[in-house]
Amino acid sequence: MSIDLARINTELGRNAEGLVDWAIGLGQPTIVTTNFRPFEAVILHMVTRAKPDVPVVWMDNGYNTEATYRFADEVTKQLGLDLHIYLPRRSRAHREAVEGPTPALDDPRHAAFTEEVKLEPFARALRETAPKVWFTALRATDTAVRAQMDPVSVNPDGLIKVAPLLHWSSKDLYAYCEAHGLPNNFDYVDPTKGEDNRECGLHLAH
Ligand SMILES: Nc1ncnc2c1ncn2[C@@H]1O[C@H](COP(=O)(O)OS(=O)(=O)O)[C@@H](OP(=O)(O)O)[C@H]1O
Repeated sequence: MSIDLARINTELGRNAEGLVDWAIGLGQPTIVTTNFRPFEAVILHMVTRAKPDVPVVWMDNGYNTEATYRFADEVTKQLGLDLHIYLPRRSRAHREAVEGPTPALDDPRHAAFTEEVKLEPFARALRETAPKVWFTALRATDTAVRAQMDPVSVNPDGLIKVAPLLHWSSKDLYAYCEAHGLPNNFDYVDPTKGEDNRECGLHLAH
């Protein structure tokens, strides 16, 4: 499929709902990924509004806060999500019994940890769901890499990546949650990131 990226990004790059409708209108196999971080209900609401049965992919690394697990259940129920949960091949208990607690960022074992709890499960999710369109809630303010992104891009495998909320602020996201009666959760941690504004590799690899 040939897409005029420059035109789409110019015409719809700042129109989140318009971009979602355009991407769904392509009629291709589509997924949305979520980690249930703050404001995730926005992308999930916006995409399921256009395509209620879209597969929602979550790699549950096993290290989420109790609040995040409760938030995941609440949003899934409220929006009737078709949630596909991908777990690492080893449980957290198994890993910690033989390797100890989460390795720090400067620990040489940290890369293998990220591969095990996030990247391998995502590669498996991509193989099993075989999408042509991938929605995320990436935001330009997340990292320097994302600040340079376009809302629509095509990766080397031909996967169309759509980030409708790229240019949204927290204030915009908050207002959307209020307008649509959506829950939120700020008690979120990602064990593959020691700090904010770090890329863990998922979006660099895909
Ligand atoms: N665990 C897990 N499960 C499913 N999807 C995930 C996961 N981690 C990252 N992502 C997807 O990547 C988007 C950016 O998340 P992060 O900045 O937290 O992480 S990452 O550095 O990209 O891995 C993230 O953005 P959101 O759409 O805001 O959730 C997801 O689309």
